[in-house]
Amino acid sequence: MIVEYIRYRIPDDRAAGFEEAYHRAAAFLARAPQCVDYELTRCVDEPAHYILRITWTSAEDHLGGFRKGDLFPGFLAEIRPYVEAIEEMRHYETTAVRGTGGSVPTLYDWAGGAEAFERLTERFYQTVMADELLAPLFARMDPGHPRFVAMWLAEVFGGPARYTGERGGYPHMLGKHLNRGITEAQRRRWVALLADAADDVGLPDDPEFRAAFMGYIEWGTRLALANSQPGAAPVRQAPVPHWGWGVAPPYLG
Ligand code: HEM
Repeated sequence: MIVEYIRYRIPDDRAAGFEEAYHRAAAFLARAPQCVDYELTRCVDEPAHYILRITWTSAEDHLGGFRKGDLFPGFLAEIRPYVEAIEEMRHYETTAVRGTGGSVPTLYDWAGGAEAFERLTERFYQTVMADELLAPLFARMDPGHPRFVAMWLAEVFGGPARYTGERGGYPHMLGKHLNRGITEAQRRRWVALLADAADDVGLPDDPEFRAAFMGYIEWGTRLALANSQPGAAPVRQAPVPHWGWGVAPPYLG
């Protein structure tokens, strides 16, 4: 991905027309398969300054795909009157310095921290061991397993990276699923029992939290099933995934 920044200086009497032009031009960006997202911002301190940020799938896709494609003429026609007001138009590479601030709690904090995930997995594996479909899979389960899965979940949902630091991270988790031959019926039971355990131990039941939580569980169990099949060739090295709120942010009343 590459980020294009275009800086404009637009006098006050042209500002409304400029924003309207970009409203129309944005329809072409929205349809462009090379465009990831875009945002036009206006400077508060010096309102003549605008910055348009466009994230492209790559610089080549922007210059070779979009610029030479069917959508560009329509896009350019809308913004042509403002081209001479461009002060900078460049591609920037992202760096490793990025992240989210503290304004939105992590799912880990929202759930109640490490202790909440430990309660969850302790209860969950009690019901797993009493379940005729799942118990055989876990017959030789390590006694520490509920705690290890709690560490994994905590890290996924934005808690400390303990599974990575103390337990071998993603490759270790993957190794535990390989060749287990998990069936779809077992996967569904796993999901259902985890949802029940979440109720039993009183994890937050607001729609936003549960949607994000179960979204990860659906994703993760489908991967676990696929990776557990004989002959599967999953990615061997990866970081522990991070899961956030998705499209529905925390409900704050
Ligand atoms: C989101 C979904 C899942 C997550 C996050 C998850 C997480 C984990 C983790 C972290 C481990 C390794 C624990 C350790 O460090 O020792 C593990 C092992 C294991 N998982 Fe999963 N898992 C998921 C889905 C499933 C499903 C759907 C099944 C089967 C129905 C399953 C069966 C197992 C088994 C049998 C082990 C080995 C347990 C042992 O003998 O110690 N997992 N899982």
